[in-house]
Amino acid sequence: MAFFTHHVCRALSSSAVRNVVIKHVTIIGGGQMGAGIAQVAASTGHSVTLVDTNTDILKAAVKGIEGNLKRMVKKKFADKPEAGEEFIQKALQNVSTSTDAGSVVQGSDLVLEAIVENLKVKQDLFSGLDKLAPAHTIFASNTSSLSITDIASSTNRLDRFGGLHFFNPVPLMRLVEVIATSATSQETFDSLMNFSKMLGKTSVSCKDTPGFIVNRLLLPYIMEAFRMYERGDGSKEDIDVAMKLGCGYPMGPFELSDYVGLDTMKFIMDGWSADNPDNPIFAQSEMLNKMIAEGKLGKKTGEGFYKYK
Ligand SMILES: CCCCCCCCCCCCC[C@H](O)CC(=O)SCCNC(=O)CCNC(=O)[C@H](O)C(C)(C)COP(=O)(O)OP(=O)(O)OC[C@H]1O[C@@H](n2cnc3c(N)ncnc32)[C@H](O)[C@@H]1OP(=O)(O)O
Ligand SMILES: NC(=O)c1ccc[n+]([C@@H]2O[C@H](COP(=O)([O-])OP(=O)(O)OC[C@H]3O[C@@H](n4cnc5c(N)ncnc54)[C@H](O)[C@@H]3O)[C@@H](O)[C@H]2O)c1
Repeated sequence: MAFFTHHVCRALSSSAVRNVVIKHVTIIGGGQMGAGIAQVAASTGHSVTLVDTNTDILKAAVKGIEGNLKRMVKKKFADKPEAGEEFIQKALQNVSTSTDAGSVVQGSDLVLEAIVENLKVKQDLFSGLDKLAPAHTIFASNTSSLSITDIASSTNRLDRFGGLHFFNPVPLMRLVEVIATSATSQETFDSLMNFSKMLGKTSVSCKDTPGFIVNRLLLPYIMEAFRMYERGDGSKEDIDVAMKLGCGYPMGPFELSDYVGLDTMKFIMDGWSADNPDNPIFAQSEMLNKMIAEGKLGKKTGEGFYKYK
């Protein structure tokens, strides 16, 4: 009897959370990643609400999306400028903005977070939204380095929580890592995979392990590049040229760090260092700390390892 009851309950709960076709997406965080994901989701016919605490960031995000769409359309619709203009207008009509996540999640199939890389801040966000979002709504995080299980633990929808890790710049990078925790339901995982496909991305599935696939491999590479530079083994320019021409990478480690954002790099490093205090790989970089203290966060502030103005 207990076996029967257990199976009926599973059947009921899985039909209550059947595959969700994601049409309306709330994206929280209007920085580089949030704006990029919003651009791609809106261009592929999804209705998107982009949320940030800062209205200037939201204005800049929409302006950036429009500029990027214009660049893309110039190439894609070279012989049909009118169709290109229609494509831009349709995509822009799909995007609205808000500074109040709580008031917009009601109509969302997916709430995707791309805010600062800090566990407590992400947990606070999701714990509040969990009380306001409909039961069917899937929650996902775009975290680079935090555990999806830890973020999801702030909610009561562990089966409807997963990771969707996009790459920067989102409109051009073709990969999405889809992360299922041990509690993520098959229906949620399938919905997230389908959503990534609808965005035109190739998905890989990975377990909720530190750094997933790409960052687990990328982090030691970038860290060693920093140490080489700090030791004076090579100039940053030479290290970048070496990796571009020697390995065919589109950017060297310092160009890529500027592109990702040095603040985000430090958040990632500090988190892993706190979890592994005795591992010298995660030791502080005085150079990185100094640059951040000086407001040199990379491309987004106009200066990092290189100048962009
Ligand atoms: C000791 C302490 C150390 C601390 C270590 C911490 C380590 C942490 C490491 C982890 C970081 C994790 C971050 C994250 O979680 C994961 C990532 O995202 S990693 C980043 C992945 N991205 C890359 O690797 C990017 C590599 N670069 C490229 O692929 C290319 O350079 C580029 C960005 C695609 C740009 O290409 P280019 O040819 O160089 O540049 P162009 O400017 O000519 O652009 C080409 C073409 O694209 C159009 N375009 C550009 N940007 C956009 C856009 N946003 N939207 C739409 N279109 C765009 C542009 O107009 C050009 O079009 P064309 O002119 O050809 O028509
Ligand atoms: N930069 C990258 O290359 C990259 C790539 C993949 C994943 N990520 C991850 O994506 C996330 C965002 O990174 P980013 O580079 O876009 O950062 P960013 O600094 O460009 O943007 C973050 C935005 O979140 C907003 N924000 C912060 N707290 C908020 C809150 N409580 N509610 C609403 N908005 C809030 C900020 O105002 C800011 O605009 C991080 O978790 C990062 O690790 C970054």
